[in-house]
Amino acid sequence: MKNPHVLVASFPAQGHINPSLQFAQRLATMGLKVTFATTIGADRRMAKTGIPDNLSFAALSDGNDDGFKPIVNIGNYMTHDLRLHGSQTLRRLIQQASNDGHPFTFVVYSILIPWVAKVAREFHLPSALLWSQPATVFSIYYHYFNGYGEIIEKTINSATLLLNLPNLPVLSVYDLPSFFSPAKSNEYAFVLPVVKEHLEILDEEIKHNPKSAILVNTFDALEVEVLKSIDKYKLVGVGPLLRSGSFGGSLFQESNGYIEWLNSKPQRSVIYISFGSISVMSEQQIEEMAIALEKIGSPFLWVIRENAIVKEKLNKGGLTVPWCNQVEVLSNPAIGCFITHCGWNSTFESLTCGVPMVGFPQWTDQMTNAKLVQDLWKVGVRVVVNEEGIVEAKEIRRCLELVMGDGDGGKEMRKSAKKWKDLAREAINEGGSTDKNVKAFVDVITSVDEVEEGC
Ligand SMILES: O=c1ccn([C@@H]2O[C@H](COP(=O)(O)OP(=O)(O)O[C@H]3O[C@H](CO)[C@@H](O)[C@H](O)[C@H]3O)[C@@H](O)[C@H]2O)c(=O)[nH]1
Repeated sequence: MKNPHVLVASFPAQGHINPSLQFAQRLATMGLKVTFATTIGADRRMAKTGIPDNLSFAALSDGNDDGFKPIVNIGNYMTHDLRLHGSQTLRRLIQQASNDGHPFTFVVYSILIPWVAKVAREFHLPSALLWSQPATVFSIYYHYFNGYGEIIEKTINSATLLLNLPNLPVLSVYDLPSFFSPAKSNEYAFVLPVVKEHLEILDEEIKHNPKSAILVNTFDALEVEVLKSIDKYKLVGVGPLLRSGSFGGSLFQESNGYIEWLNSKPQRSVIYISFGSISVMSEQQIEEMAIALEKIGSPFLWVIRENAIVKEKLNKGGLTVPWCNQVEVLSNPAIGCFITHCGWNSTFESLTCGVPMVGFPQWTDQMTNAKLVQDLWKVGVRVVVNEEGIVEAKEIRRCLELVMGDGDGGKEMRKSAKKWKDLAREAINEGGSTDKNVKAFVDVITSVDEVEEGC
């Protein structure tokens, strides 16, 4: 294939757009022609700064094209609106690129939009899934649908059972993705069927293209056993997929002044708090957090969009912003600890920047990520939630003192954080595992095209 043209399609949420757009940029800087597509609403909102010339943008419909509206019924949106309108506009996009003389030759797609691969196959286009959570989470879902469903369900319903899945750490109900628990996630009942569909599509893809790989936003040394644990799939680490400099993708308006503020603080003195782009803290939880911060007395930078209450409660020592450039914040030497909801991007960014964490998981993969942070990678501690589902101020304080303090626990975490930071750099540097995996993937894109052309 002489003129590869890769379409990278992303689900329209920040946690998916960020790694997908970084991957698209990576391919573009390697000389490939790349088109990045998300929904029309997200595309309009998305900041597009510092984009390489050979990266273009396209937009798919989700039936809500006249603005970025809050989704009222997520189940209906996922199973109907986005799937139906997205598939129709994707077909037109693929056809149009062909008519314009720049046909797509390969499709990369994020989690939650398996229909992208289905449409691609209608056009005999090969595809690869970009999994934007750890390989461990992929492996848990895989085993759920491949022989371990019953035991996972039993574990979910027991406070004491421990689960042994091949090549994974021992897990309890507190460490499993929240979607296995039907009582808590009726609204999200579509998730497990979507994951199942992803697996079926991957099986189908392997039949057409035995070399096909699943691209995972991780790096080999971080999840070495897990990446090799599923015989039938080739999982490859292509991360960390980190935003660099001003390179765009933000769906939210970034604030000003916080970097200057950070620059004025001593090394490792500031607590950074963010719960990502979706989770919202309850008023009671905000209150407990505020008390903990006041007692600890360290400066803090808190990303919070419902910040009226916080401002009222905290008038000294801290700065609140509705949105920031998180990677830039985590790279600042003033940051000593990240209180995070453990969304995978935040967790991985913190690990890559060498910042120890207080894990405050809320839902989805965040419980598993918190488990890995605390028990496997030893770069943080996970909060204990009380019976009312609140993390009390004294518990937050205990965790902060442990992570930022000079005791053995804190020292150990900082040492591990430095180790993973170095290994992450090694992976992305020339000749590192991620560098090699991405280059091998680009070779596959080229050779797959030749196979498919012969069809
Ligand atoms: O002020 C901010 C706050 C966040 N971010 C970025 O926003 C992204 C947030 O992603 P993530 O930490 O993964 O959180 P969510 O937005 O909650 O992501 C969803 O998607 C992820 C990927 O599937 C999952 O791991 C999460 O659990 C799920 O909630 C990260 O890249 C952050 O750097 C900013 O740039 N500025």
